[in-house]
Amino acid sequence: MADILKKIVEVKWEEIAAAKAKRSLASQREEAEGRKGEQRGFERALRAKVAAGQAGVIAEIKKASPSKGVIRADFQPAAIAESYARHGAACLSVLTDERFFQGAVAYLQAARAACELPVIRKDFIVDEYQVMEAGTMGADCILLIAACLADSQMADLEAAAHAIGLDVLVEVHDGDELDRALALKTPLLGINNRNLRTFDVTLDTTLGLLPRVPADRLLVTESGILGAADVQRMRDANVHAFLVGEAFMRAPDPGVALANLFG
Ligand SMILES: O=P(O)(O)OC[C@@H](O)[C@@H](O)c1c[nH]c2ccccc12
Repeated sequence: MADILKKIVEVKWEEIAAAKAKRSLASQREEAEGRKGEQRGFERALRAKVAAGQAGVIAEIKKASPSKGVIRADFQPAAIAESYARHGAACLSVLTDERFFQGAVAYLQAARAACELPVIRKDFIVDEYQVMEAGTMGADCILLIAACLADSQMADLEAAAHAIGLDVLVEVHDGDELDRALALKTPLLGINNRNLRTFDVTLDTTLGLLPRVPADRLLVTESGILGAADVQRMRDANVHAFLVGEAFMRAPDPGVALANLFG
């Protein structure tokens, strides 16, 4: 199947090989271990908002995507992060994939330095090396996408992340992936409303899987949240954590757009 996810993962393995040639896994790990304890508490920040009766918003910083092309031409990660923080975001999500999303590690670092919010490294993680990179670059959480990982890989990557103090958000988009994700320890569960193979987006993905999500998980609905009706539909279904990118990125001031959507 010549789908985009498969292509991205192929490129990731090339990138990992090139990065390992420049710096060893052992060296990355040593630095990441030294940073353990410096994390800002991604899960904690999200839970605090939800416990206060508010929406827990993970506000994304994304310049482009394979499905939409360039989303935001005037792209200043530090200014965007500062605005998100001022307007009530719980956490940030920053794309670090260069090839398909025009992201960068430097964007994550600039965004995190510009505010006090915890940050998830949004990338396609398939190897421990990338987990250690996330630690050394200063991320607070990583994303694991069930669609590109086998069970044992997911468990190993989760353990590697937890060992260096990182939280883990595991992402699913169907029942099979949900079952596999529920075998992990992390309470952070993302349901992606976008099918990464076809790019189709429907909020029914979250609503359909919802009855199968145990109460001890913190569910995050991801992608395709565009208007107040979408937010209301989710909150009525008792879903209070959101990962939103495009709707904010297309607005003149992304933080103001966040306040308008969730205020
Ligand atoms: O821009 P949107 O539709 O609001 O979606 C944000 C986020 O959910 C999306 O960027 C995303 C979800 N999972 C991913 C995995 C990789 C890259 C990107 C993503």
